[in-house]
Amino acid sequence: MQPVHVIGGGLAGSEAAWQIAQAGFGVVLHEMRPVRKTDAHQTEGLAELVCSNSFRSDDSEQNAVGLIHHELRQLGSLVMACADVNQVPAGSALAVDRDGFSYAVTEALADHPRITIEREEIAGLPPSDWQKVIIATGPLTSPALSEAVLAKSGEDALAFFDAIAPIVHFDSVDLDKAWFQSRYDKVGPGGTGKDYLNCPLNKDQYEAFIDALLAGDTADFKEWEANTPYFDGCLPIEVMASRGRETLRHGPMKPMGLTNAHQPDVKAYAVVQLRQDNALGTLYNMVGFQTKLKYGAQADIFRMIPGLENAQFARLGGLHRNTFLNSPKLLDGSLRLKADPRLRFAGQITGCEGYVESASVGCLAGLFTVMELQGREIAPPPETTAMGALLGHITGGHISRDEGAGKPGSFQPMNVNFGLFPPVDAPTKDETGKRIKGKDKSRAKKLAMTNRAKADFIDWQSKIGQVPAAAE
Ligand SMILES: Cc1cc2nc3c(=O)[nH]c(=O)nc-3n(C[C@H](O)[C@H](O)[C@H](O)COP(=O)(O)OP(=O)(O)OC[C@H]3O[C@@H](n4cnc5c(N)ncnc54)[C@H](O)[C@@H]3O)c2cc1C
Repeated sequence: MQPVHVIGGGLAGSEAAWQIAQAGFGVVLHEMRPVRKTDAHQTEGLAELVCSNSFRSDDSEQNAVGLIHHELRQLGSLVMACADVNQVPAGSALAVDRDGFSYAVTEALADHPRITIEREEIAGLPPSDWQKVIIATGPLTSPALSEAVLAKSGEDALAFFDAIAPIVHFDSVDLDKAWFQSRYDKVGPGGTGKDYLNCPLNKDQYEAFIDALLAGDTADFKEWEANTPYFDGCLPIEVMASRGRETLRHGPMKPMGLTNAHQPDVKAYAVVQLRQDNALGTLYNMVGFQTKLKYGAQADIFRMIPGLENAQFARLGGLHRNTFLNSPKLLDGSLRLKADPRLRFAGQITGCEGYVESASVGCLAGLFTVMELQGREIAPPPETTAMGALLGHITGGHISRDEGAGKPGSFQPMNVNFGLFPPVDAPTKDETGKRIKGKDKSRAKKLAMTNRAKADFIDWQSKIGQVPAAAE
């Protein structure tokens, strides 16, 4: 039997190769470093962490990232096994010694009897006689490959200077202040006339907001990022504000065509609009609010906006170069390119974001390939699990770039978060019959979600006959 070709030995490619080899199939892993570098990687190690050394929260009861750690461990993940043995103290987070981690992954793959590692760039579409291919080349995919994939997919663009606007959990928006309305009540194609959430600011609030934006700390750009021009229409809001105090009021914060449903007689001086970001309607993005403010500054400044005082952010804004597919449109439910199903994609190039999310999508791509090789039906994990919710977001749950008020670029890489999960019935009273309120209510809801996820994950594992394999 032909080996599976995995292109890219990062977080996703390493995990995919491991899962396939552990299931008894041969793999050739093609990694271009050190022959060719990316703008961010520093070493030739596999699964190199390009920035922080944190895998974020390891709490599988109250945190969606912790839950995905748990699910990966259940599947015998190499990435998690190497993270666990290279852990460094970081409170409730799982942080690792980055060199030790990368060395452990590299060694495990290099020593595996069914894995061959080729150090070479795949500088175009994989040869046509490679029957099973996983492309896991990440946000910094080499231009020759991304251009070939672009041509095959029929899209206009694949590499973006990623302008990410913050995304807010819908249930943290104060609907006594915000209201639903599309500008000029336009129904538009596929709309209702009430498609946006609107947050009003009076003159004093607007002036205070601009002062805070101008004083806010911005993230340091890497040299290679500083030389990359912004896309048209993707200027960070603090850059717009620095061009004139009124610029935002005539741009993303313009109040025209909107009437405050709570105070119809009071005309807002400026309005922040939020647009639905996922099919479930649990997440909303702040329209036109791409920013390079530091994360702490963003949360403080955006909570000055009436209606967002208690906003919980599913992700904060940011800007960096990024290569990713318009996956909801281009990929099928098992991550295959519809235009060429022998190509499966994994990792951040599919539109997930983060080390563990990339490893998870790599793990799924590996397992789906194994199911295919075994001649079995492909069974994705249920959407109530962290991996299933993330997969659902990438392959269909998210509004694709071509939908959503016709705004290109609406599909953006996303960390796993509870907003991607279907709602759950959480207990409303404690054991004594007392009503659960405030933080306890939120904790009860998260616990109900993670308990449901864990039970459904076990069912899925037994359905696919997957016995957790120990990663040495
Ligand atoms: C600058 C930057 C900082 C980031 N910081 C963080 C962070 O702090 N925390 C976090 O959780 N996430 C971070 N991310 C996001 C993301 O989770 C990581 O980039 C993650 O490593 C993605 O995993 P991946 O496997 O998809 O890609 P990668 O880990 O980047 O792996 C892709 C691999 O493919 C190789 N490759 C590329 N093109 C080819 C080719 N044509 N042929 C052969 N090999 C090729 C590359 O050399 C690389 O080894 C960051 C991303 C960037 C760009």
